[in-house]
Amino acid sequence: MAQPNWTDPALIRNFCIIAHIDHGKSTLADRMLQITGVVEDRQMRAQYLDRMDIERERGITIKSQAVRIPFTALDDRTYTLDLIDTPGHVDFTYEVSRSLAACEGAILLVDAAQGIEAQTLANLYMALDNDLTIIPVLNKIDLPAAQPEKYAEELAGIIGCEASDVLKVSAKTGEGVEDLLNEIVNQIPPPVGRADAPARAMIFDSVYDTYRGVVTYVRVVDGHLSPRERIQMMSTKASHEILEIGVSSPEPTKSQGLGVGEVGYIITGVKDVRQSKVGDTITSLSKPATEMLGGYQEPKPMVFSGLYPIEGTDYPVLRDALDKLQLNDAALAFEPETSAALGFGFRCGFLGLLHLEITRARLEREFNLDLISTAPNVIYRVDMEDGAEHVVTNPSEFPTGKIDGIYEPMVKATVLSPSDYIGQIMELCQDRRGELQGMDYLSEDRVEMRYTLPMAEIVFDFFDALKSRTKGYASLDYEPIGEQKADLVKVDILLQGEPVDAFSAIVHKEKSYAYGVEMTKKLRELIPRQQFEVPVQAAIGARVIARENIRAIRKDVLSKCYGGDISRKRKLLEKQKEGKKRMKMVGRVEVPQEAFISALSTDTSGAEDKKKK
Ligand SMILES: Nc1nc2c(ncn2[C@@H]2O[C@H](COP(=O)(O)OP(=O)(O)OP(=O)(O)O)[C@@H](O)[C@H]2O)c(=O)[nH]1
Repeated sequence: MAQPNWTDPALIRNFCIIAHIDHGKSTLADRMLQITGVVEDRQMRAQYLDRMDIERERGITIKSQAVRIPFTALDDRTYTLDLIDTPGHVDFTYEVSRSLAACEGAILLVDAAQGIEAQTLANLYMALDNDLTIIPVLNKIDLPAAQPEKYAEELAGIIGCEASDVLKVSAKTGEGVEDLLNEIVNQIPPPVGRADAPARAMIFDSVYDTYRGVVTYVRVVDGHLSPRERIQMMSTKASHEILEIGVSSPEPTKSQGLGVGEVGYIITGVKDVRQSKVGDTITSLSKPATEMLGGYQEPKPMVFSGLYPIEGTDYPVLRDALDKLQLNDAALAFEPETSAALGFGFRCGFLGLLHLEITRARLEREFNLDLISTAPNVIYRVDMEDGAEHVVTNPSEFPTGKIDGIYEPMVKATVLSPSDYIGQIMELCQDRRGELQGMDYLSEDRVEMRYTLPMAEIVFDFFDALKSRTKGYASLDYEPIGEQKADLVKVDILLQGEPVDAFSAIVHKEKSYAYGVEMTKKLRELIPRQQFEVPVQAAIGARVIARENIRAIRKDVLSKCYGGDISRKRKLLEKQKEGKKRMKMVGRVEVPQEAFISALSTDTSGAEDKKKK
């Protein structure tokens, strides 16, 4: 068989676009596809690369995708530009870092009306860690509010280049985009690798497709991969046959293989993305490499929440749905759990709140489920005096006995904001047990503040609070930095002396009282009066810290229809029976399902915030 002609690495440029959310990454990618004729004008639809419906609807990129763009540069040579689109939200940082590792260069895209934001910096630092060539670009110069000169200075100051080196484009109108493509060819170095060495390719994305099974996106570093070849995943040693190999341009197009520096996809027939994990190295089974490419990391859930079907009979549907989602989401973890209050459900682990929210929305939409989710919590480690260690992902499973120490996960958070709001931000961070690590002025009126904070204080509503205190101007980025001992307690909520497991929470001692008062108040309002008095209590161990009473009534629905006609009476009784079906019993207390839903409903609007900006 004739050797296929691998693309000459000297003519390849692998790059990605890094930006803060909504600064226009996807729009720029669209414009590049259109200008180079990869996608014909009439096929063009907004955000061509964001394939999932939910992505398009929310206007955010969740999974990274790669696309090959042939481009004839000013030197009349046709280059192969491989663009890797990356997700922008903190929850998916790991995927960004893998995408970066597959490139030699990055376009640092900044909205010319907004300036640098927290994720711009976080992504820039990550790109610099990966030794990427950075091309600074200001976008949206068509906007009347754009201040390209001001922000070019700001960008130049951070990267260490001249303000005149900062390119200016409008992804919307296409202005400056062709120049940018030429700069990519000029500035970004071609990939280097050893063509005759054993094959090594890095997986930077892995997507489940109903028809084709798992499609794995790879960047070949050394050697080459060919159709029908047997390959091995270096982290698990599992081997598969390559059934199809090719490039996305942007529709999948089969090729004779992938050589040094090339980006493309392979299909092996595996059905589950966990067998083809982002960050893993693929090698050839017959001539295996000995060393993995660096940087592989297991996805680790950070935030946990219980998911329960509102209709108990939907439990098997929920189980199947989670199984299906997991095929496409290596970071989603779940195991069955039961709650006295909510029945059968699953304790699920997520990368962050947005991941939780998206998963929940997909379950409800794609599988037609109605769900209750318990308040999200982080992972705690509890050391007992007898030397035992417990990892707690569900507050109601907090160990009893003599505790030596409780440890909670911490994050390093970066907040960028106009300097007018420094006071408000400090106040908020202090209230959330944060410690200021440093502060720098990026320009006269913009400041970067660095804090360490407990992750538990961030996952709830920190972002909302930050936005409202800074009129929407502050941006936030954070990364986990290990754990720290903390003064934490488990607060139980009791109805007539019976603990309601779904409401147990692990909170800081100083905040336990406030949590107890808030929950007991909420429940007193939500739970209808019963035929006997019901005390609602919050307790730490045996010590009650807050109490409310639901007063007794004699509920006699028929008294309303005194002397009324019989059919109306029957109707009322029917209605009451219907209502009973939706009641859960906690001890002797009847609690309507709605009370649980309202009490547990948290405003997890991290994603919404992005849109409001
Ligand atoms: N006026 C103007 N609007 C733009 C330009 N580029 C992007 N936009 C708009 O800015 C918004 C965000 O653009 P996206 O391309 O979705 O941003 P993104 O960075 O890909 O966002 P994520 O995928 O969520 O990370 C959209 O409403 C775009 O229409 C531009 O050059 N000019």
